[in-house]
Amino acid sequence: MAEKLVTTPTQTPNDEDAQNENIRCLTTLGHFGFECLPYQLVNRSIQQGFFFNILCVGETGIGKTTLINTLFNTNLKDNKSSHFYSNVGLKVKSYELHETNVQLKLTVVKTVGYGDQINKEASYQPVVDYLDAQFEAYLQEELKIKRSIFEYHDSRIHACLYFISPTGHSLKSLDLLTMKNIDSKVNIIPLIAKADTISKSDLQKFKNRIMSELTNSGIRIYQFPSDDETTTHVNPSTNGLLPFAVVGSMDEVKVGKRIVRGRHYPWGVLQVENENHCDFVKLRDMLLCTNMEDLKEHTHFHHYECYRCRKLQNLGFTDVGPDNQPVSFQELYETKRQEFQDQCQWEEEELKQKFMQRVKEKETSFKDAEKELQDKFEHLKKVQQEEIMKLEEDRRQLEEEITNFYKMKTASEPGPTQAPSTKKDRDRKK
Ligand SMILES: Nc1nc2c(ncn2[C@@H]2O[C@H](COP(=O)(O)OP(=O)(O)OP(=O)(O)O)[C@@H](O)[C@H]2O)c(=O)[nH]1
Repeated sequence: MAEKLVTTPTQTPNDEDAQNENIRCLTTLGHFGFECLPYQLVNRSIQQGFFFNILCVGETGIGKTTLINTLFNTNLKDNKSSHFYSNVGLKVKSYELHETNVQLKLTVVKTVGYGDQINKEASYQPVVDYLDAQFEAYLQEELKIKRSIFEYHDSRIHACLYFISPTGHSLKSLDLLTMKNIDSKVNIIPLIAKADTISKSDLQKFKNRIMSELTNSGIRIYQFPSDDETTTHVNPSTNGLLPFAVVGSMDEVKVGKRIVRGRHYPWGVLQVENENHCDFVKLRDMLLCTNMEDLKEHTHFHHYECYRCRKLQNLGFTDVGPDNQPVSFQELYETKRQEFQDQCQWEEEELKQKFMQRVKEKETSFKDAEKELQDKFEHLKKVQQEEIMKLEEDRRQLEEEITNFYKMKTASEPGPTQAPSTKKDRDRKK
């Protein structure tokens, strides 16, 4: 640590008085130079405040809210969820917390109705969609021309507390399915919830079984880092404690002369902050004191980076061309624009052809219909003419018969009475 001593040269009393006013006195043991950089960072961070986003995944009533309250030593009000939701949902709430002069904007995202449906196959999907949506929102902000990354409310999830039921048996298929689907998107910290319901010996066996099931299924959980000075001593032993067996409680219980947070049972008191009773303190230390920044960095540099990379590749962006040479953004843009124009032209051509084809088809079908109608008309006309001719013939025959009839009648009558003339006779007379 650099120290600076203030030395002043020998002067006459009058000069001394005149100059004393201009001397800037530095205190001994004060810091100077670039060794002060960390203090600038600390001061600025304290001014800006911190933020942390936690996702709690676990069955309804498994103790998510109680644990978050216990972790942050505050009562984050939340209503109990129903067991009768037809789908899994997510409840997002943000809180402004203060501890001495440190401000923390905490966002807690909790599953609702998780594990309550008969068909649990798609229960993990809302969680996956939520994680992706937060990455997408951040990516959109990053891609903007006028970005405001500093003011932007970063909602990407930094830690997922996965609550495992204290069955003492093994993981459920839903646990494995969900963790498998989110392990590349979020830092998973597995917890055995309500660990006060399992005996000590059962708990160790349960922990071992869970870890071997996770390894066998290829599920990657968050590994507490052990490569820097601060974390080297704490984290390796902590990784061995996973999954943390936790107990949550906001109740204050009297143990001897002390008031502690705990759960009071007929047989005694379980102290939440007693490391012999559960791993709560280890979890709190790991999550909040030692690794919060690492969780955030891992989210940004690993999970978000994978998402961004996948997304840009899907959009056709690439860093190197087919000849393995770096491709400039301008070149890529021009190529993509050309490709897009070609594609548009091709689609336009195809649409035109389709349109012409359809017009032709319609024309042919109209012509066929017209011909059919014409044929029908001709046929009906012919039938009608035949009908008229037939009727004319019938009329002629009828008139002949009437004439013959009157002739016969006249011939058979004795007097000179004249037979009534037929219509033809009358016409002739006229
Ligand atoms: N034995 C035991 N009970 C607990 C523990 N943590 C919470 N509980 C109890 O479990 C019940 C449900 O706790 P919550 O914290 O509301 O559970 P939750 O998962 O947030 O519930 P929902 O938000 O409704 O899904 C409450 O009665 C708690 O007192 C624990 O560690 N051990």
